Amino acid sequence: MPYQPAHAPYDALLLLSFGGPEGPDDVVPFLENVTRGRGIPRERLKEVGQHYFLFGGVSPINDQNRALLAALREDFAAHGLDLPVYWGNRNWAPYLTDTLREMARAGHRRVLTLTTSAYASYSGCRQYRENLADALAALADEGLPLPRVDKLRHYFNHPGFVRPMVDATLEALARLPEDVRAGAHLAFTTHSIPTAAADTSGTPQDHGDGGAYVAEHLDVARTVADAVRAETGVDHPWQLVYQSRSGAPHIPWLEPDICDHLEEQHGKGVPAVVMVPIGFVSDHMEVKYDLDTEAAAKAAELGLPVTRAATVGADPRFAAAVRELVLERAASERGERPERCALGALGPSHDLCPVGCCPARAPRPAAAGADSPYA
Ligand SMILES: CC1=C(CCC(=O)O)c2cc3nc(cc4[nH]c(cc5[nH]c(cc1n2)c(C)c5CCC(=O)O)c(CCC(=O)O)c4C)C(CCC(=O)O)=C3C
Ligand SMILES: [Fe+2]
Repeated sequence: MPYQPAHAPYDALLLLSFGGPEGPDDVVPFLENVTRGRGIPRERLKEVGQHYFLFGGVSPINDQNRALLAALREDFAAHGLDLPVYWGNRNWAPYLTDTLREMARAGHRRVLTLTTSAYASYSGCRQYRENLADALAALADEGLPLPRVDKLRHYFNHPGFVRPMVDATLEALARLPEDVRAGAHLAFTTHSIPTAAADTSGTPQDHGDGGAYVAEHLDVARTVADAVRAETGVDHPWQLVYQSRSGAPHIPWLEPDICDHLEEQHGKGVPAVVMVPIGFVSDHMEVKYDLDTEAAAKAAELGLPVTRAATVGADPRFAAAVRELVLERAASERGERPERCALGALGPSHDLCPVGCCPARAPRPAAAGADSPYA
């Protein structure tokens, strides 16, 4: 048999992310890209623009992705995995289409995609698959050979994603004043989405109240809370709450919001809260503004001690998890039956999003799934 590298049949990894502005002049065009055709109220856009201007018009997300790229390349090199890693975004440079064009021109034919979104949802999964289909369509128009593009399974429950969150929660607990620590409540936070999108998230079998989106977050929250109890001997009460809501007020989104939750906990006499942003892969603007600025101000107003746990970011354990997921998927594609690590109760997610997974309101072509129009 001819020599096959451990990553065969894949010949490149693509880090696919959201993108963010890199200076004040980028903010408005970036927000136009994000909200094109999505009916976000103007008032909300002005508000979100202000969040970016408070930080010099720079989103932390791009530096977070540069750090993740470096961590992945270092981990791959240290483990003899000779797989080039590229980076493209949905909403800002480097744009996905430009990156995929560069990859096609470099001769890549089997591309595996890692998105910076760990859970099932339209925004975190199918929308990225639509972006891949759009990019492939653009390359086809240019007469370029199209690489086959796959997407890694959802990694929300992979130990390399969950264990850094356990340590980050322990570290955030340790930052609370000692007299309130044992009574601290854990508020696991994620991005709110419309309840209609939550209810249809995941595979058709997952559809129902909150769908896979809520079920996956609850599973991770429980795993982290259990691990914290095992470590500290303290049974901290916890709840899954939401942040960063947008959209029109009459459309229902997942609740409660973190700020309302802080008020409620304070009203119940809870002495301290640790905010654990399990929904986010890195400390980007949702974390820096909505938690560290807005929710922190609410807590200060209430006189409630709060700390915020770090996100996984470029943790070497996460980079190692990505390597394991790449090797696992490569083995699956070769027809082998690799071990598929997962913590919690849900088990490993599917490799290939089935038809009807996280549907869009207006159906559009999506690559890297069972309903992909591309091979
Ligand atoms: C589930 C989810 C994730 C987590 C999964 C993932 O990570 O992918 C996520 C991530 C992010 N969301 C981000 C930024 C924004 N999201 C918006 C709008 C929206 N997000 C939604 C959902 C999600 N979003 C939804 C249902 C909307 C409304 C409709 C729409 O447009 O789909 C808007 C428009 C204004 C506003 O409404 O806030 C902005 C500016 C950034 C960049 C941050 C930075 O710059 O550091 C990141 C990583
Ligand atoms: Fe999906």
